[in-house]
Amino acid sequence: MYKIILASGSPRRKEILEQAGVDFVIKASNAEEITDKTNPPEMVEDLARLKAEEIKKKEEGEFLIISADTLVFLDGSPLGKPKGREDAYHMLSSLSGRKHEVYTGVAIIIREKRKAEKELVFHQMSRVEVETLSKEQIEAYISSGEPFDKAGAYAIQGKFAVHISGIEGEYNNIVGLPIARIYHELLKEGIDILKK
Ligand SMILES: Cc1cn([C@H]2C[C@H](O)[C@@H](COP(=O)(O)OP(=O)(O)OP(=O)(O)O)O2)c(=O)[nH]c1=O
Repeated sequence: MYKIILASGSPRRKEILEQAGVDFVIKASNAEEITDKTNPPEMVEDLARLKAEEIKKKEEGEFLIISADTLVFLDGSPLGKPKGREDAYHMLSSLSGRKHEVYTGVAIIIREKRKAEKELVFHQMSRVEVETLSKEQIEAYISSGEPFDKAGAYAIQGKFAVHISGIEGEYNNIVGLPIARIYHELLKEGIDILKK
């Protein structure tokens, strides 16, 4: 089996892949996260593709690169990582008492000897319902520091879990890596990433 590379600096993505039992190395991509796409699926797929391709350029030999990009969407507008307290407050108060969508785009590039290079790009959507939050609850959550490296200014796997009224779709897709979807998309290509 060739080298599996997670093209991400996200501790959450690392944790999800580790917990699934996949052997991999990390090569964080610092690709410019800029896209001219406007609809959610194309935005996250384009951004994930940028990250994978930036790592591919530096790779030799055989490999399987996995990258991802997660955005929270409310009323069709993307919420990325908050720029500061003010931005985090605005995001969290707009998510309060409502349902929103979380899209994660995934790009997988496979290079094997004597085979054409293969690129799989897809997206996964989950819905999240947030309870109504008071001003104090939002302020307290922001003071925890948790919002600042998270799309949508929250971590469903962290302190924000207590404010989630319900979810639809894959949980890990919200955290940042739809591992079930990734595993099965690769099985369709005859690749079992759990095989040592
Ligand atoms: C919605 C949500 C996002 N997140 C995190 C996952 C990602 O780390 C981050 C989304 O930002 P991304 O830009 O997708 O990823 P990143 O910059 O953190 O890492 P990289 O680009 O190197 O892969 O938000 C959570 O941890 N929990 C959540 O509930």
